[in-house]
Amino acid sequence: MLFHVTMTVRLPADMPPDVAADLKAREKTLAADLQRAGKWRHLWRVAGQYANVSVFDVADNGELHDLLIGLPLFPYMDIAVTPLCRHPSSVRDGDA
Ligand SMILES: O=C(O)CC1=CCC(=O)O1
Repeated sequence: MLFHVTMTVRLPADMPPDVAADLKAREKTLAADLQRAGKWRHLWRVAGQYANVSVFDVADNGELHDLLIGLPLFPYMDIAVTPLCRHPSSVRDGDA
């Protein structure tokens, strides 16, 4: 199943820089692993915002939930999830 996910990062202004840097580094490593595994299909920066638009390819809602709550930045993100399905006019094969 494909899900469109918007993540807006809101780090507390008083978070120590080393703590923020560690969170971001761990987020980057996990995001890379999930992209290589084919679970995190797209990862785009929203221009002008500390936010991303992503597409996840996971088995079901539960897998997406587990994946999202496992992200190091999860406690500091507003997340909006939109389930996707194939558009009847899409010329692409499958769910690519
Ligand atoms: O910077 C972000 O949008 C949050 C994030 C997701 C994956 C990553 O490396 O950072």
